[in-house]
Amino acid sequence: MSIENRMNELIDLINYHNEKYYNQDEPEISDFEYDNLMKELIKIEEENPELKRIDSPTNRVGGKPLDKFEQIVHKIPMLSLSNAYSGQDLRDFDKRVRDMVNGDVEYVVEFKIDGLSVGLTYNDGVFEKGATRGDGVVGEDISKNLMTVKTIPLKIEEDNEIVVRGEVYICKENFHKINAQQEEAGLQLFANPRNLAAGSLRQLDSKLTAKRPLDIFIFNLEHGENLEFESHSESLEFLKSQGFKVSPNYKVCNKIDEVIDYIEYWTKNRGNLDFEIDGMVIKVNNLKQREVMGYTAKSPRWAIAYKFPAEQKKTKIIDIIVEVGRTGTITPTAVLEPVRLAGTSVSRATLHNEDYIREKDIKINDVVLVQKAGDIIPQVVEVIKEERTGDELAFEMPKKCPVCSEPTVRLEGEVAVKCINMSCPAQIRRGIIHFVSRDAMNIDGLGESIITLLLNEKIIEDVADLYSIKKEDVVNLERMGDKSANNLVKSIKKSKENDLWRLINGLGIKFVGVKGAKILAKNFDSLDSIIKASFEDLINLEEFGEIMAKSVIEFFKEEKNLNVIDKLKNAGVNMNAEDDSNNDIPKIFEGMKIVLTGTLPTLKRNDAKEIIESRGGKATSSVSKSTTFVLAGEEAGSKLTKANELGIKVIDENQFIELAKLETKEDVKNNL
Ligand SMILES: NC(=O)c1ccc[n+]([C@@H]2O[C@H](COP(=O)([O-])OP(=O)(O)OC[C@H]3O[C@@H](n4cnc5c(N)ncnc54)[C@H](O)[C@@H]3O)[C@@H](O)[C@H]2O)c1
Ligand SMILES: [Zn+2]
Repeated sequence: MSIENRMNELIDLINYHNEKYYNQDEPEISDFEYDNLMKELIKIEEENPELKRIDSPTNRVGGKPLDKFEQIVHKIPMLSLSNAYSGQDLRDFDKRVRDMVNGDVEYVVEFKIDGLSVGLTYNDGVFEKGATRGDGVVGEDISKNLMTVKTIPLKIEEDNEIVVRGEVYICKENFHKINAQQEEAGLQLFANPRNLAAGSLRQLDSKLTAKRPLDIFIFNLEHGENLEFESHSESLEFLKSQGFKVSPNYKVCNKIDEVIDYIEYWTKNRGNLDFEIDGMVIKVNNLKQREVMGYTAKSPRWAIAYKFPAEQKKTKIIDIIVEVGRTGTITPTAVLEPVRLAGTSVSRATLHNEDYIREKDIKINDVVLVQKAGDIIPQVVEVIKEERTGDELAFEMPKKCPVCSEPTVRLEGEVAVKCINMSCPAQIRRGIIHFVSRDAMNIDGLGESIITLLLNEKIIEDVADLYSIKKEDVVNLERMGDKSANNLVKSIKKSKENDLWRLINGLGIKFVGVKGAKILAKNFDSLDSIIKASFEDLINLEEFGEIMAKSVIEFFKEEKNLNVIDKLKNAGVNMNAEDDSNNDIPKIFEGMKIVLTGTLPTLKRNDAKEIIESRGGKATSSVSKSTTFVLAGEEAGSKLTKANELGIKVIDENQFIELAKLETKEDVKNNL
């Protein structure tokens, strides 16, 4: 594969996992694997700067804000942090800093809290609004939910406008308590405290959020009208005096050695904290020096996050079992002698695939080193060969599917061993679970156990059969009853009217998550047109990569999939895209032609374009008499001259962001 293709493939993969992680709070791979994809991409881009794509995820922060929430354009962009993994990385950082500012540098070292980043705005001494980071420029308005967090002050003394940033988290004890409750109720467990905090805060119903014992640590004053501070530590003390719960144990250090010592101390002692930290953040203390250093597209140059190495323990592999996933992939998992790691008892580790097992030479009964690094499932780091006794058993991937007994295959160029039997019950079951899930058809009352019952009783054989379920079919099932049966039938019926993207996501096309589904629904008028689309049609869609396009084509080639779609159509399930005129963002730029030119200081071109288009405006590239206004950045050049000639208003990014926050078209006109 050429370097460029590999780069594009990595971008597709990273975008896919970003969507899962940031928007659905359901990561599919571990942070370790994710970070490796990212590192590979960064390396390719550094070595081949001419190939680097402007929309590369290495330029981006977080995920797109979800449109189920109101969107907020941040007053100050909410950025991410660059990473350090070793003392050497920190010394390199120190050197970069010293090269940029002349003179002494003081650092503040803080906990890196493992939670969800939020920005809080206060005006006239009152909490006004709060938002998630989103893509760094636009976040989700979660004010109501934040108000349920008891440690967020609703009133402060300071009556100038201030914006603070902090991390909403859940303490270890409550995390375990809630997971225990989930387990008892047969619900899915939360992978880590970050996931739980994020999932709780992004509920549409704040009553649900209120039930979760969330907490917050504030770690930065982002903006303070008429407030002047010399240093970050001074501003943290100010925040404390205003009643904010400022992240504790921060330390001002004069030398990088002191920074490293302090980090070492917490590497050893973090287990004693009652909340989870995944590293330490090192920041330049002097605010003037920060200004000199500035920002990259993704993060400030004056700060770095040191990530703790994963905690590792020795244990024994008792067995290796396999499971069949929704796409037929057979995944091996190690069953471990339980061991405590990073605060939880661990009894499974993912083994990924056949090659992984072979490369690491993993056998049943081996003693292995396992680790967990903010990960979902722990991993096997290595086999401790010295402890082999001769009782070890080699593991072979099954030649037959453990569920349907059809022969398994490993396709050329793929690492996965698969069951490709389209009627394999394991695949069908997972497929149905996905189809009804919250981000797909969102059918209430169809838990995993009920789906299993429906399949076992042969009431359904595929997702389309759901639509012929009658109350009589289900009322007598275990744990059903009159009321649940009624509700279930109602909720199935209701789902027929869902937006097209829900159906597309529900079909479970590989690599096409919610985001991909939305792109398809936005660009085609119906499922039929998507089925007819060519590879070229698909690859030309913005943010739709090669892997996704290929996967869509493959999916609709399959006769069986087309049959299910026909059945769904006959059942009356909506197959048409709606015109997207009815979303919640006010159409304040409706009918306006806005020209984008030059490089903006913080917004990327696509972001600016999206802000314009989501508000009903048209982003164009050439200035004419009909242009409403020009948004100009640095080196705007000839378009600027033309605008001036024609007497067309030119605004900068700050003014544009202010405009974007307005509520009506009239307000925009009045402010131009
Ligand atoms: N598993 C997956 O599929 C997947 C997908 C995407 C991202 N990720 C993981 O997420 C991470 C990237 O996420 P990110 O962009 O949020 O970066 P990050 O978590 O590495 O660091 C930035 C965040 O740290 C937080 N923070 C906590 N304490 C802080 C303090 N004292 N000062 C400043 N900031 C503080 C901030 O909120 C900020 O948003 C990566 O490590 C990656 O592994 C995983
Ligand atoms: Zn099978």
